[in-house]
Amino acid sequence: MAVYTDINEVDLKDFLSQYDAGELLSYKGIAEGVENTNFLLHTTKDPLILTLYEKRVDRNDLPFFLGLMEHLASRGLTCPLPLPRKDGELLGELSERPAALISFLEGMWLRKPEARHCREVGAALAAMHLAGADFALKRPNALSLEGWKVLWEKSAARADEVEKGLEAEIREELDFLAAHWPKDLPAGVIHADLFQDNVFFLGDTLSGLIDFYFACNDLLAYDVSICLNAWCFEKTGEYNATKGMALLEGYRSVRPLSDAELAALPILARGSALRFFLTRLYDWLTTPEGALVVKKDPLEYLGKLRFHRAIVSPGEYGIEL
Ligand SMILES: Nc1ncnc2c1ncn2[C@@H]1O[C@H](COP(=O)(O)OP(=O)(O)OP(=O)(O)O)[C@@H](O)[C@H]1O
Ligand SMILES: N[C@@H](CCO)C(=O)O
Repeated sequence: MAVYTDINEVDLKDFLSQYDAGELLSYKGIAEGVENTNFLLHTTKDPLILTLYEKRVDRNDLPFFLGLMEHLASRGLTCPLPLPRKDGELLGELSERPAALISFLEGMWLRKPEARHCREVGAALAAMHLAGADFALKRPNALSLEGWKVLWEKSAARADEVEKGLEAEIREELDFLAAHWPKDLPAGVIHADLFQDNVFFLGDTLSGLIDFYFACNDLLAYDVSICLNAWCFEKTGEYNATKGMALLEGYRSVRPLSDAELAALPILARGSALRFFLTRLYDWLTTPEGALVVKKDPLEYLGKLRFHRAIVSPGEYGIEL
């Protein structure tokens, strides 16, 4: 459960008085999510999400994340809109944490998405890439090649506890990716964590994207590969080419992918599988037993990484070449 920081109604009312947010009626902690603390607030005006940023979020990155949501919303993308304080600032402080109020988005995330949902996700991702094109702030991806190495160094010594031979396999993978990582593909603002729990649907219609707290500047097709990994594998570990085709068709219906981007998909997907494997592995090895947080399985992403390593042609993803 991700309520790391507790609040009380006295401090919350004081915090809310800095906004034009109405009077507090009630609030409750939201159990989902692993990075930050979220509360749902009911006020005499619209419902709001209060986010307290926890220690893994760098305070210096918050203007990028909040500014990006504001920018994307102004370009017509449905995503939470940060509520400015009366002094115009988007960021405040509560319980000694940086804190922001963002608009509440209606919808639910899908536990069992189908191909038609994947198509919508692809289209929404491409729309986000286009809408982010003229966002002025920049944030390099802290979880790319260099960041992976740093994470790996913290886990490598214990990797064989998870699976024998893993230490050597991942070391080779990192070397391969460092030597072959594409450099000249179109880049821009990417979401970088567009998993099922960050996409809301109302019925079968996509109603919005949330959680921009890994957003950064990187290759646009890398973001596509993150979605292929997150949306197009079955729980049993098999890749579902029908979902892959739908996601890619949805994306390409809004923003075409060049031949070079399509050809790079296998290596990008290896990189994105490794990225989530490494963060999950680190959490797996370091989160104390009994912590109130759901530890995600790193091996799920090891399986995906191995799948992409065996891809011979991007056509295997279900792309019409
Ligand atoms: N704008 C919003 N509107 C409605 N619900 C929201 C909104 N933002 C967050 N939530 C709710 O809070 C939950 C956690 O939010 P979020 O994914 O941003 O947290 P997080 O801790 O950064 O999680 P993670 O990085 O693990 O996905 C969401 O699953 C959703 O239920
Ligand atoms: N989406 C991430 C966790 C939060 O960023 C994962 O599934 O590993």
